[in-house]
Amino acid sequence: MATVALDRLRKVYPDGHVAVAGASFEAADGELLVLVGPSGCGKSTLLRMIAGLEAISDGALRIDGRVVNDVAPKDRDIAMVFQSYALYPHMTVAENLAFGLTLRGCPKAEIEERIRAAAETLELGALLQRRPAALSGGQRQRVALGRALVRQPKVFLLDEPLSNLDAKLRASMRTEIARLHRSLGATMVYVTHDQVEAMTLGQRIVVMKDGEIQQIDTPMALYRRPANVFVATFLGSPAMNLLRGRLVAEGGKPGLALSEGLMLPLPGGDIDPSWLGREVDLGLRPEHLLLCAPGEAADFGAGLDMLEPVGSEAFAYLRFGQHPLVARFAPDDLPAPGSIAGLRVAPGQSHFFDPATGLRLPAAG
Ligand SMILES: Nc1ncnc2c1ncn2[C@@H]1O[C@H](COP(=O)(O)OP(=O)(O)OP(=O)(O)O)[C@@H](O)[C@H]1O
Repeated sequence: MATVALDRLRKVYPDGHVAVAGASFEAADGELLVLVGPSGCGKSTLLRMIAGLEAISDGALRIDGRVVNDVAPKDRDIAMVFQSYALYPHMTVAENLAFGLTLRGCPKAEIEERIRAAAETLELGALLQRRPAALSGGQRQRVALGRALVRQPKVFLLDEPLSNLDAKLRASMRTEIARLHRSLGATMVYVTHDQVEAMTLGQRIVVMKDGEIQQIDTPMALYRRPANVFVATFLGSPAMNLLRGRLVAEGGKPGLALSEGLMLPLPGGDIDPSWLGREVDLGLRPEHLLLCAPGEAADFGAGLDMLEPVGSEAFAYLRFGQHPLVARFAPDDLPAPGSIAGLRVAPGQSHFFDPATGLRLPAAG
């Protein structure tokens, strides 16, 4: 297995479009690193540069310490899995799995052994003599994975491999890929636009936007301490609430002064004293707006427009003055839509961003 290190990797397309504006990170040996971001952010371009399918405009790419900028894709010891499966329709599953190995002159006995092992790992044994047309979407994607597996590459590159599957199959294939990664201990770089896939699969996540890396960290670190408003609102569903206002402490009571003369009370410890008086974007995750029980003293009230029960919990669409808020409540004893819900903000969970830059405010040290 291998490390993949990017040093200020850049891609400028011939029309002058900067698709990747200098990306630096390293996937550790055996790591499953996920690249995530909205459509057009440059994640596929980045992966294709690692694969050798796209020329690198500037910067250095190292696989296992060796600079491979000018090494042909077939000599990089990587295997790529695409969204579109890219199976040969006229070949059986076994032939599809064997094809790349035969091309490389791998001995027949070895090919058979590798196919047997891959078929066992991916539960393809019963399907080996079928053609792709006779397989379900999930089975086709397993064959595509199998084709990468038999290559025994140093690095697996996966480009939206689950996007063509329905939601249920996506979830089960996600588990399968995680299991495969664990059992192989392989280095994998995985591209997706789906933040749930990124959060559940990635050991670390690289968040991209407009060709630039926004933040690299473990899923929970990104969730708990997003570096900017983009990362804060991209990860998490429903998305983090954002409110612009001025931080104040009137009569010793800290809060966010909003338009319309509204005041959103905040837990005292959340506000760094050096921030008082300044305008901020306050970020609150839906689960950090706490519903007060009837009779319990609430910090503020918000009109409940609509409830969306999803079984284990309910999403509440609220309005504080003009400001929409989404909260995540336990499914029982919910207030009725049209009523006022008594709320408070969970201590230690407020996020503060600079409205000018979108960056998280550094606490005064
Ligand atoms: N050959 C090309 N010439 C010019 N611009 C390109 C070319 N290929 C891609 N781009 C642009 O580069 C940017 C990044 O594209 P890329 O395919 O890497 O994005 P992505 O994040 O993978 O998006 P998606 O999730 O939609 O596939 C986009 O703005 C795209 O329009």
